[in-house]
Amino acid sequence: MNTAARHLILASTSPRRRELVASLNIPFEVIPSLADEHYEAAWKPEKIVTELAERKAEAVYHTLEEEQRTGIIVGSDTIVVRDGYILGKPADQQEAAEMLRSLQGRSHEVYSGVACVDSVTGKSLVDYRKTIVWMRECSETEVLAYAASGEGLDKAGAYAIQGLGATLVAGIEGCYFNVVGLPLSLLGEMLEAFGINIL
Ligand SMILES: Cc1cn([C@H]2C[C@H](O)[C@@H](COP(=O)(O)OP(=O)(O)OP(=O)(O)O)O2)c(=O)[nH]c1=O
Repeated sequence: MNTAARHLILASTSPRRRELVASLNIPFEVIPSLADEHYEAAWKPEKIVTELAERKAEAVYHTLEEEQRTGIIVGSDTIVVRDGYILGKPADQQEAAEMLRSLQGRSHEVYSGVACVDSVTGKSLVDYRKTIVWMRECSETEVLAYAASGEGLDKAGAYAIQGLGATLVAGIEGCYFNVVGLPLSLLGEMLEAFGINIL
């Protein structure tokens, strides 16, 4: 197999993940995944994000015709965890405000799982990264204004560190791109294991 010809298949609907993969400067296509994203309440955060990342990549693998099986499929999943409690995407503006109130003035963790599946061999790798995020104290006016901006509505934890939400973040420990939804250094390490050297 000529590894120089390998490309990535991003199993995601997320525009953020698409932008991050585009920054790697290697050929890729996007095939959104229709994987089941339910998980067991008892699962630990790392189990949730690795399992869902794997499901997203595997679901795309199974939709590919034999002749389409050339690339490395990449699936990813991101959750926000506060005191062991999982925060997914808010259902509406009101829930977004509730999430922000619960996150302000303290730290929480963001977990992203990444799964790579070689569509030629079926070999897969899965791993995750955790980033600690400190959100500054926010007034009720700020919480309501940010929730009303709509920026956090399709984001785990109801904020976007890469947008206006950056003004709420006092600091982080760990990979920034992990918070945005795809830890690029982890992805680079995993791709290397498949013979793709990004640098
Ligand atoms: C905390 C945080 C999350 N997010 C995003 C990353 C993810 O896109 C989203 C979490 O939802 P996910 O279910 O991980 O991903 P998705 O539904 O957007 O895309 P797909 O499953 O098709 O790959 O929240 C940000 O963009 N910025 C942030 O600061």
